[in-house]
Amino acid sequence: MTAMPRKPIPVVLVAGFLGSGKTTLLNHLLTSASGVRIGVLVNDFGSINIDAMAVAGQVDSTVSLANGCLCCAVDARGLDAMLATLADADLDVIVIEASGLAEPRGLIRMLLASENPALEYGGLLEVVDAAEFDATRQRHPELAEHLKFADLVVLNKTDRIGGPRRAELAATVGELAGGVPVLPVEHGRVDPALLFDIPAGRRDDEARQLSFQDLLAEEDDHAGHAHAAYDTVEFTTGVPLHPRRFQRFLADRPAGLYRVKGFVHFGQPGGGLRYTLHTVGSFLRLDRGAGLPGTQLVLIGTGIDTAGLLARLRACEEADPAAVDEQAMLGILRFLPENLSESD
Ligand SMILES: Nc1nc2c(ncn2[C@@H]2O[C@H](COP(=O)(O)OP(=O)(O)OP(=O)(O)O)[C@@H](O)[C@H]2O)c(=O)[nH]1
Repeated sequence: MTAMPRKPIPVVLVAGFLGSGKTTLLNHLLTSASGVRIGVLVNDFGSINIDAMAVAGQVDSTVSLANGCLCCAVDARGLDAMLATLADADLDVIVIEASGLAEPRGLIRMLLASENPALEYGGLLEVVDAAEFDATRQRHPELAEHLKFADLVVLNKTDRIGGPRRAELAATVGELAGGVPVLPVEHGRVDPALLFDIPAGRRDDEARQLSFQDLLAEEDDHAGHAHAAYDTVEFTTGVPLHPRRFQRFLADRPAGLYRVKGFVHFGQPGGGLRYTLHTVGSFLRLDRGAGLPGTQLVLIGTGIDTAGLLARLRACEEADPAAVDEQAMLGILRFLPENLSESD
């Protein structure tokens, strides 16, 4: 066991029916997330475009890439052991191509139940083939069921359909998925910053807290990429938030809001100074943080009513936290890692 405490590595699942574009998405992440060390777990290397990436070394079923990323090929039986190995590697995120390995539901359960402090579940992405949606749904009526588990739906291959159909499909898929955000993309080009934190510095700096400036700098770094297409809203306040009002805000996030990250402060006695908040689509997690009290959030989405969103966040402010009943924190605390499995 390593004694060195470090931030757990988020594990993001990518699911989707045959040919929907999961591998294309993984390849995109591996090549576009510069500076991020990604570990990917796949069924076999066949589909990962390793030839195009500089290979730094290969051990059994693991290939290390020159950019610090790792690719592992495992079957369902080897998954547990491989995850444990990856947990010890210097990675920023682990992405598992779920189909073929195991049912996403089983995988989610396994990750939530994992006692490995080096890993944390980071949400489920469901990739949907926009061009073949109707055909897939006919062939696999369980598609609707799968969508319900998704935290974010990636509507892929939108280059193959027209604009009006895209809007119509996004609405249908979003509805089937229970209102989670739907991200239309071509060739799996999901902005990595929508899925996990892009580290502002490297790990040599472990003790350092990610500052709000770092979060904003990340936004700038990626502004030249797909990110520029998104609306970014920043919310900062020194006034504590009312836990219940903020919980209501979280429960009713606009459909176009793909990502929220930053710090929240509730001013509750004994409630810690502030919490780190991280959402990907409908997935949400909170961690006890340190640092000065205060709320600083970055919200990223498309077609979001910026002014409305800010007004809703302002309405969560509570100048007199001492007057807030203690029970109010309970709804928030269930998003802490140790309570996450219970809320599933
Ligand atoms: N036109 C178009 N083709 C795409 C897009 N994304 C992926 N493809 C193609 O669709 C095919 C399937 O993509 P994959 O990424 O292999 O899909 P997958 O979900 O990993 O497939 P399986 O591993 O077989 O389940 C490939 O030929 C891709 O090149 C897209 O956005 N537009």
